[in-house]
Amino acid sequence: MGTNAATETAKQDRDIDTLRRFVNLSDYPVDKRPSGEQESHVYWETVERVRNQLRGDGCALLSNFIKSDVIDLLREESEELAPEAFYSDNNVNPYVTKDDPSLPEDHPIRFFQHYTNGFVARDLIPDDAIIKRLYQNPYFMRFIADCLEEPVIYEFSDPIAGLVINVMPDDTELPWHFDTNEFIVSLMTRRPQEGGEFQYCPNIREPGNENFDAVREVLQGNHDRVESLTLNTGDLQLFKGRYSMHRVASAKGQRLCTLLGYSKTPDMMGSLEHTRKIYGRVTQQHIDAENQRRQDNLMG
Ligand SMILES: O=C(O)CCC(=O)C(=O)O
Ligand SMILES: [Fe+2]
Repeated sequence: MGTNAATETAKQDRDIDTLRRFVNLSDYPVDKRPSGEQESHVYWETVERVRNQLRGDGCALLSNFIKSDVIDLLREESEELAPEAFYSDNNVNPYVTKDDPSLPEDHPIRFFQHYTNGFVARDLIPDDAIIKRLYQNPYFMRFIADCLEEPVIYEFSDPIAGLVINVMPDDTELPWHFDTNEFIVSLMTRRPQEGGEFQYCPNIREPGNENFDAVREVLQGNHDRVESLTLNTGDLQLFKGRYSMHRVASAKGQRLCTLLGYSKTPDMMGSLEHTRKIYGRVTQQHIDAENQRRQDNLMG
């Protein structure tokens, strides 16, 4: 075996080891993707279950994704990193864009809410953290891509936003917003004592159609189209957050949720404005990418 092949094999062993140690493989056989002819297989049955949830309302819950014997470790790891969070202390509209005083006062673009949560950025999370090992794991990524019906997904090239811990101190909430990225993978790493539900409006907007009237109604307190989800520590969630406005309800006790950002292209980078607002800093990579604008005619 040549040196490269040996290195590759060692990496595969490490990647499989990560799955065996941390993932509940009996319920989620992430390591068993069949190659070649086999059609009906436990791997694809699992993927199909997730796909059905996503096709329904853009959200899928994978309960007990993390093995029960490492839940405490997962929680402690996030608790230790939580003090590194940056708190933006910003007023932000659902699109994380500037105010437009030419619009009527009740327009969603003019609806500013206070962000009281913080984020631990990717570059502050050690390489051997469970969440980072999972984030970069090619089998895990392959599984997520299959669930999303995407041929391939990439880690964000964004050195700050790719993998973050959302830190919500006692009695805080994360207000209504759309995500920059089309989909997000979340891993609950510390369920709060009470509250902190994930609330979302399935597909309230779509490419080319902001649907401002419906968004305004939700912002004004009409929850007719709002779904609510409670995650336990170790649960994984897949969510299409660019189309479904969402928020995290106020919680009693600290809530820690790790957000694993992947994209369809290898060049995903947050905008300067968004990154500065949410993380308090930008990198040269963010500045260089600023001119690459999106094609979907949606804000944020
Ligand atoms: O913490 C969560 O469950 C979701 C957070 C979120 O929506 C975000 O940070 O964009
Ligand atoms: Fe979000």
